[in-house]
Amino acid sequence: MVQNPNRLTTHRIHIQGVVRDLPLFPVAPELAIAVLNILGDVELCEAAAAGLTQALQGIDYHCLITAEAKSIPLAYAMARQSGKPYVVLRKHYKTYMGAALESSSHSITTGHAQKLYLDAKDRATVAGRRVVLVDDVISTGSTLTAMENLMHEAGAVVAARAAICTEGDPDRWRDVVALAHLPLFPWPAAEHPEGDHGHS
Ligand SMILES: O=P(O)(O)OC[C@H]1O[C@H](OP(=O)(O)OP(=O)(O)O)[C@H](O)[C@@H]1O
Repeated sequence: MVQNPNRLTTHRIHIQGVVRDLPLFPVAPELAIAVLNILGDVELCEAAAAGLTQALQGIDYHCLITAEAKSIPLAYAMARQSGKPYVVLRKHYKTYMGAALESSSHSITTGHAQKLYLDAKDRATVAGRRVVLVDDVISTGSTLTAMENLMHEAGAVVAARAAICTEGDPDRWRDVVALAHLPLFPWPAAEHPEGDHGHS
């Protein structure tokens, strides 16, 4: 890897008074993203959940829907603060999920297709209900679309879409309730870690 000493290595975000410097991570030959990983960050999860719960106050919804894995603590914190139930769409099928519904996504941080499953007990939670889709980051929108497809199939109505951060072209995400926006970062292929132009 060729290091460029002048290249930015982090991107600062402010979420409800909480400041974090996100590491830049290459995800494609000429592209890096600022990686938000809220796992283990109680202060940021609680702050983001408070901001999003407040922003959703005028919306009529029964429950929150998120996709495994990084956004689970966000959905939990929002559920605790709002008093609404939350549902986690899983990425691997387990037999205890029963007659699950299935969809596919291909997120910016994952170099391959991923499944999303809505398990049988959660199908009953969302059927005929208004739901809010929640994610930590919405970037390409692939995960959001997979969540939407599952909700359609389950007979739920998507009342709103919410994320801590949108990413990429802000015009695409005008209807998303978000607390911050992340730019994409040009990143010459020569500066990628050796032999790693993808990720898992
Ligand atoms: O808009 P998209 O391009 O779909 O990207 C956004 C999704 O990608 C990330 O999850 P990831 O797929 O890395 O899964 P993880 O949370 O299980 O690590 C992030 O947490 C979002 O769920």
